[in-house]
This record gives sequence, structure tokens and C-alpha cells, in this order.
Amino acid sequence: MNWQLLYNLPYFHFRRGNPNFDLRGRQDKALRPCSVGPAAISRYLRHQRAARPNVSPTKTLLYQLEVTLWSPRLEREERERRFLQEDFGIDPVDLDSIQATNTSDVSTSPPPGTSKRAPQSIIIGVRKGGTRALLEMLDIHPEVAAAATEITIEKTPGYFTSPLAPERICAMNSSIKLLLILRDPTERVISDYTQVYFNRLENHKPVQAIENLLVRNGVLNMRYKAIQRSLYDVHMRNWLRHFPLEQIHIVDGDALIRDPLPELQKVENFLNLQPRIAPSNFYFNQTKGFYCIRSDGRERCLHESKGRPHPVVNNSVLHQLRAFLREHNRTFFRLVRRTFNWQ
Ligand SMILES: Nc1ncnc2c1ncn2[C@@H]1O[C@H](COP(=O)(O)OS(=O)(=O)O)[C@@H](OP(=O)(O)O)[C@H]1O
Repeated sequence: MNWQLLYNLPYFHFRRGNPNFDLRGRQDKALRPCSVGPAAISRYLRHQRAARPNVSPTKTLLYQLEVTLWSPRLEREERERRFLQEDFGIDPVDLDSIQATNTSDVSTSPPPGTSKRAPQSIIIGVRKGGTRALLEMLDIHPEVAAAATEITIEKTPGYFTSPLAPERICAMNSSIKLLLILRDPTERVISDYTQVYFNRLENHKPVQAIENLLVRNGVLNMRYKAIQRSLYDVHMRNWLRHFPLEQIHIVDGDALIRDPLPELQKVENFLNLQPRIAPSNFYFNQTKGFYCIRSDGRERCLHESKGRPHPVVNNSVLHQLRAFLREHNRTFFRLVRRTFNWQ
């Protein structure tokens, strides 16, 4: 992470719960503007170091904050362009000129215990594919955790379906290793719906039955974002325009749920990591109905928002959705020269 830049730009728009910078190049509409200056970021890091002494503050920041520039609309593109150039080295820039404009009282060097680095691997999605489980499970690996040798992994589920992300990530680092976790696209649609459903309930907004969103006037509603995100072939084509297939490792999200270790071993291999994740790192939690993690003497399951029960979907609607996605799946299998056990 380029702390220099972080500290010199006047405002950041940030939220908890997501890693790193948003390379999609747009502000998430769901985010509420929250202007914070460098002092607030320093305070946050100090707080994290005190509250979670065993966790590297860089990691905490990467995993807990998504930092995107906040600025009035017209200025945003310009700031973002500068940001991408400077932080990710798309174009060399004169850092001296940035230093000259530094009027803040905050140190420009990285806070103690943190380091400046862009991620060496990115979990690009897919949303509801199991990205959190994958990240937390990879985190078991000592080289993916603290210490100087760590490999930094960013997770942003929205990248896979973003038209701009492949090009931008390629410009940032064309040899970056991409991790993509996919699950049965029909299940993914239902999971996507379930998440939005619970979010809306929490925010006291009206909810609709999934069937009403999936089908309009008897035909599949192609404007429904949850369906669009499950057209894996369409999104994959976009990535393959910028990255060779060998640079994209696809994790089978359904297999990760059933038995995490083999999938994680494949990832270790892909990332050239020593095989350090072991069967003893997992145990099946009957109450949650999912595997949980045992590492560093602690046991933890994913947050309760992961692994929620799905609604029962009307059979004929489900059939319609599956039939439609089947054709896209076939195209996807050809593209990635591999098949998955999707219905
Ligand atoms: N071990 C374990 N524990 C709990 N949940 C697990 C696990 N492994 C995979 N999953 C599946 O991960 C799904 C959520 O995916 P994401 O983390 O990618 O969601 S998000 O896009 O970041 O919101 C989530 O989807 P839902 O079941 O629909 O909640 C889970 O099925």
C-alpha cells in the first residue's frame, strides 16, 4: 500500500468489511460518503494495533477497509487517475511534487509494523462464490499471514463481473496471480438474492419473493443483476482478453464447502507456497453446517451472514433458470478447458 499517497490525498471514502482499493473505478452506490483525513487513518491504525496486537495492522487495514477516493463527482475521475498512476505505477510520477503539496502533520513513512506493497494475488470473485471462506482459509498459511515474507492477497468479489477491473489490474501488475472461486451459478443466484433479502430486511426495506425477481411476464428477467453475475462465460471472456488462462486459478466453491483442504492445496501449489495447510486446520461444525477453521490455537467459523439458509424456489422457475444457465456454463467450460459439476 502506498502510504505516501494515502497520507497526501485530502479525503478518503472508506468503509469496513472489504479489502484494499476499489479498482473497479467507481464508487459503490451503497457506500455513504465518509470523509476522513490522514489523522483518522493513523488513529484507526493505532486503535487496531492496540485492540488486535497479534494481527498486522496492514493486514487489518487491507482486510477491513476499502479505501476509495472521495471527492465531488467532477474531480473524482481525475483524482482516481492520479491515484492509480501513483499507487500502482501505471505511469511513473514525480513523488517530489506530491511531497511539496503535503500540508498535513502526519508522517509520510509507513506506520511502524506496516509495509508498502500491492497485493501479489487477488481473489477476484465471484460474489457469493465463497470468497471470504477462501481468504480466511488461506490465511491459515504462515506465508499468507504477518511477517516480512508474507504474500498479500486482496479479496474483492465484485471484480470478476466488473468490465473495467481486468484492464486496470493488468495495468497495475500484469503478472499478478488471480484467484477466482465459483460455485454452481444457479446456487449463486439464490445466494445473491438471500444476501440482498437479509440486507433489505435489516434496513426495513420491502422485500420481494425471488420468483418475482427471476421471472417477468413468464420469461427470465435478464435485467436482474443476480442472473447477470452468474453468466460466468461472459465475464471470463473479459478477463481472458487481459490475462492468460494459466494466470487465473479457479477454485471450485462447491468443493470448498464439502471438503476445503484439497481445494486449498491446489491454491498453495498455484501460489508456489509450501504445503502448510493441514487437515487439522479444519473441523466440521454441526450447528453451522459448514467447515470452520482451527489455527494458532483458535477455532473460528465464518460470520453468521455466510452460510444462511436459502429460500425454496418454485420448481418451474428453478428449472427455467437452470436451463438458461446451462448453455452459458458449457461455453464457460470450453473457455477454461475444464468442467464443473453444476446442475
Ligand atoms: N466454511 C464456510 N463457512 C460458511 N460459508 C461458506 C464456507 N465455505 C463456503 N461458504 C460459502 O460462502 C458463501 C459466501 O460467499 P462470499 O464470501 O464470496 O460472499 S460475498 O460475496 O463476499 O458476500 C456462502 O453462501 P451462502 O450459503 O449463500 O451464505 C457459503 O455458502
